[in-house]
Amino acid sequence: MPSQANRRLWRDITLFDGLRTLPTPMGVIVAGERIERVAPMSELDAATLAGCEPMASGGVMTPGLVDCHTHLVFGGSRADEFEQRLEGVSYEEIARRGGGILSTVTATREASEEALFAAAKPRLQALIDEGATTVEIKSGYGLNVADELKMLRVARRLGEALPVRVVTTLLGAHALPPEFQDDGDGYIRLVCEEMIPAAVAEGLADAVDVFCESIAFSVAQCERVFAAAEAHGLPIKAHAEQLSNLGGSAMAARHGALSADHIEYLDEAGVAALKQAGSVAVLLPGAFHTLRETKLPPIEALRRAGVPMAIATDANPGSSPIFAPTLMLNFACTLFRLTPQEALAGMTAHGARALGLAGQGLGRIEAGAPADLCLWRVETPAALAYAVQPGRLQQRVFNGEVTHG
Ligand SMILES: N=CN[C@@H](CCC(=O)O)C(=O)O
Ligand SMILES: [Zn+2]
Repeated sequence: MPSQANRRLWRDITLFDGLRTLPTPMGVIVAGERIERVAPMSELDAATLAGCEPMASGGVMTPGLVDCHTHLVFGGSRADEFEQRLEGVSYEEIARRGGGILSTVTATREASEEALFAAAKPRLQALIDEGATTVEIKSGYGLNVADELKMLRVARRLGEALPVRVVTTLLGAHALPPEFQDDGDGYIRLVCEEMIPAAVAEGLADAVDVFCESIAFSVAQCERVFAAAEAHGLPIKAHAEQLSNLGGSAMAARHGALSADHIEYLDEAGVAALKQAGSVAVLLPGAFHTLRETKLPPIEALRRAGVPMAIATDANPGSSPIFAPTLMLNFACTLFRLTPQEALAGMTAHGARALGLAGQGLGRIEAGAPADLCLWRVETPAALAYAVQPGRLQQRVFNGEVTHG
């Protein structure tokens, strides 16, 4: 019989375990930082429950949400571009005029580490208050060694300051900075030969990302970045097939990418490549919505092939200024026609897999996994995706500690 102190029991709950909703009233026992037992209430006898502190009875429990794609460290605002886009100017056109990502680069370069931290903290807090327990944060608005490292340091500090697991991703190859105009290859050399090694030396990057698109970098340039990441033992991922089909996802998959993200324009060959590599398809309905895209990602082909689909906020100042994970569950269903169960798995088990964390049990409610849990005031797990209603988080547990409720 387990005899650890600090054993806690949630009883008679409806449980979404990260992949599916279990059919019977369930009990979850947490011992310290880990989940000790997950079982139907009928199987939990008095001896097992003895000494457990009762936490809550009833309600819907999910794993803590995993937001596997964000850019929430940035300077400035792009509200003016929002207005331009409403007047008909496209995201690509704004980028070609030197706005878009580059306007955030200017503001981010000008901001101190302290100012970036202060601006990003409430954004991350908003994700936490909606149930996120793991959040990936990318660089990509510095575009030189010093400012990319500055962003990653801020991301690391955020993870130390708030009760959340922060995973950092170096996105040096996000856009071509003005000082390298007409010299994309020269900038890629800087990313490969200076930026990646510097981030590795300071232990600041958990993965390396690229933006493979006509307004960013070619497949060949992105492949050079992946080779450099591999040489330093870092996992890779890609923004690919967002605005056109260049084949970036298939190339990333050939390099064993954790994920290909956006993928509205992914074709059958790309789907097959993701399947073969075991890469996750990360769907970003916030960007699809904000940019008023019309080309849907190939959901049915991904489903048929059995490619895991993750959902993330893509929280950023341009294409997805949305800091609301549960809204993304709704968008994934209404815009992309995912089922609510698929959407929930996308923000739990599959989100964790897109970060290379599935092996640690993150994104799942199962014995041995870290106790990252959310208890919700909803009738069913599907209702989380159905209604758009802040304030439904009854309790949030991060690493065994109750942080909310
Ligand atoms: N697609 C490229 N990068 C970001 C957008 C960044 C921005 O517009 O500032 C994205 O994931 O949507
Ligand atoms: Zn992104």
